[in-house]
This record gives sequence, C-alpha cells and structure tokens, in this order.
Amino acid sequence: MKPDFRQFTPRTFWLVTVAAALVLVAIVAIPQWLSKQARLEVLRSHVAQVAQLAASVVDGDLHRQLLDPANYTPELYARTLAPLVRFHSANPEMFYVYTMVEREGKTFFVVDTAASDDLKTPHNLRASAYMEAFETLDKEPDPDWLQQIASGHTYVYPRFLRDEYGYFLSGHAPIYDSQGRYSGFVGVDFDLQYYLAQEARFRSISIGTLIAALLMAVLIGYLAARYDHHVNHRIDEQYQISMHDELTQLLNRRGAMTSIHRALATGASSYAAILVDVDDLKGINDNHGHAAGDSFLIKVANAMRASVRDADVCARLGGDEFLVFATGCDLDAATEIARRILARVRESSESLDRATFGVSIGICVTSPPHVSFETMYRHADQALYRAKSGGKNRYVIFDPVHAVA
Ligand SMILES: Nc1nc2c(ncn2[C@@H]2O[C@H](COP(=O)(O)OP(=O)(O)OP(=O)(O)O)[C@@H](O)[C@H]2O)c(=O)[nH]1
Repeated sequence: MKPDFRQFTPRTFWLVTVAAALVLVAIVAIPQWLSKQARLEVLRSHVAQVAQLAASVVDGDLHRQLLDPANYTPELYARTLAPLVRFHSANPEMFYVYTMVEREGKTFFVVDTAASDDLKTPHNLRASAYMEAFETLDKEPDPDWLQQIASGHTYVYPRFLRDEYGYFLSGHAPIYDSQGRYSGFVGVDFDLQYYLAQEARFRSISIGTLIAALLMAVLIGYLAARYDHHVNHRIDEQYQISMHDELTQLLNRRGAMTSIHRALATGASSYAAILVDVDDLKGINDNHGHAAGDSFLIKVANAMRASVRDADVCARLGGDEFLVFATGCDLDAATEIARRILARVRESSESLDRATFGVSIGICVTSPPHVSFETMYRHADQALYRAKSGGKNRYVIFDPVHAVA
C-alpha cells in the first residue's frame, strides 16, 4: 500500500517539534555560547601577552623622563616611541599601541605609534597628542583598573569597550625604569572587527548546526505525529472491531449497550426496544446448510438497517437475536419499524426462494421517568415470546396485562 505522508496528528506534530526544538537547540546553542566565551578568554590572554611584550620593549628610563612635560622634546618623544613603532609594525593585527600615565584618577596619552610616519599598519589610525586626556564612552567595568596596573598587574578589559577611537579589547601592562620604579603603562588595542573576523568563521558553523537541529526537531515531530496517528488509528480499529458483529457488521451486544446508555442519557420523550428473532434458524441450517443460515442472518441485518434511522441503535445481540433501540420513538413509529422489517425480510426470503424464512418481533415502548433498558428488554422479550407462540413471522407489542414479573 502506498504510504500517505499526510496521515499524522498535527497537535502531536507541533508539541513534539517544539519540545524537540527546545532540547536540540539548547544542546547545540549552550556549547556554542560556552565556546564563544572560551574564545573571548583566549583572545584576552593573547592581548595580555602582547601588552606585556609591548611594555618590555619600551625604555623605562626614557619614558619616565617623558612623563614630566617639562622634559618634553620632539627628540625625546621620538626616541621613546621608536622601539614601540617597530614592535607595532611587526604585529599589524593590533590597532592602537600607546603609553599612558595616570594623574589624579585620569589617564593621559604619552606616546602613540599612530603619530609616527615609520609605522607600517593596514589601519587608518588617528594619532593622539602628547598628554592628551583619554576617556572611554562606556563605563569602566573595573573602577580600580589603574591601581591594578600600578601594582604590577597586566589588565585586559573583560569585554570590548567603546571610546572615541572605536570599539576595542584593550590590554595594559606596567612600564618600569631601570630602578624598578613604576613609570606609566602601555596600551594595546584590538579592534572589534578583528574579533568579528575570527568569529565569522565560527558563525557559519553555528548557523549550520542550529538549522540542522531545527530540521531534526521537525523530523522527530513528524515521525512522532505519524506514529501517534498510526497507534490511534489501530486503537480505533480495534475498538470498532470489539463493538461490531463480524458476520452482519451491526453493533454487537457490547456495542449496543454502549450506544444505548449514550441514548438514554439524552433524556428523549420516549424510547423503543424492538427485539427481532429469526424463525427456525436451526431448521434453515439443517435443511439448507450453515452458509444459508449465515446469508439469511445478513439479510435480516440489512432489512433492519434499512428500516431504521441512522441514529437508531441496530445490533445483533447474539445467535439469531437482533435489537433495534430507537430514541424519540413512540408506539406508532415502533410498530412502523417492525412492519418495515417484516416486509423487507419477506422480500429477501422471496429472493432466497424460501417462503418459510421469517422473523418474529417483540416491541416495548417506554417514556421517562422510568426508563430502564433491562426492564424494556425483558418486556420486549415477553412480547417476542408471544409472537413466536402466536405463529411466528409477526410482531407483538408488549402488553402489561401479559407481563411476567
Ligand atoms: N447459520 C448460523 N446459525 C447460527 C448462528 N448463530 C446461531 N445459530 C443457530 O441458530 C439456531 C438458534 O436456535 P434456536 O434458539 O432454537 O432458535 P430457532 O431455531 O431460530 O427457533 P425459533 O427461535 O424458535 O424460531 C441454533 O441452531 C444455532 O446453531 C450463526 O451465526 N449462523
């Protein structure tokens, strides 16, 4: 059989897809987020090392002299700057390389490699002037960052920060003169673009794995929804089989009882129980074979089905006993149903070429408040007994006068 791919339960599809997407995206995204943090940490330690190297190339004695504006000469500035320019030219991934000094909590540029014509850099840099004040536009993440540098630590910002030169991850390392005195500090700036260029290589992998996770979630949702549909379909099929008679496809006793209880709950004005019993089925079996008996049972079932409304309960209770349970059905309507069944059975037995084939019918009609199926069934059965004893192939209405307790 060709599979029908539309056969699935949409509700299950969406529930499972969303749940699977949450789990899979979390499984994919959390390691990605953690590895992004790890990559930033790797970059920070790289920036720290570069800052330490830059600090080590600065002549601390010259730099110490330059910290006092009274000592400033272009010549002293150029001599102090020269080794830093060579260092910067050898490491073109850096943006700005400079030195600074702190005065009363504020920072001022001392030398800046961007001020040198000898600097070899692919970047278009704006040079800061000697003793130009510096300020970040973002809030300083560590209020004591200057104290940390002054006490000998290499300080790297925890994240990229914005100042008037751009977005940078900056590293700062202290400079010491030949007597070991703290003499200002070096700054190296790594531009955000540098970081983004590194990250771009990971981004396509991240997006690819996220899309794969989402597609996987959709597939899981679809397979779960198909399985759910299949299982429900099988359960439904089993339920239908358990409720129906195999030979006639009418409801069986269990199916009848379920439908009757549902019908009784509707609180209709009247109910009719019409019991139909095949006449002399044993004789039919004996004389014409079991198959003929079966065939007649099917004809009786068809005659009953054709004589009632779709909403009425039409069942084979077992053997040769059938039942119609009709809701909102008064005595006239019930009698009419019985007549129709008899007529149709007669028609079908003519086609069987056996005038003796027939059914007997017992009718019981009741109105609320005292509607009990068990009682109705018993009364219909008493009426049926009278139909049989009265000569068969007829219907009899239950008469309380003949009631047997
Ligand atoms: N062919 C066939 N016969 C069945 C089936 N179920 C029950 N029977 C037969 O139906 C007969 C019912 O016998 P009885 O209850 O004596 O009823 P009856 O022979 O119809 O006689 P009356 O009801 O008195 O008219 C039995 O011989 C069962 O074997 C069935 O599914 N197919």
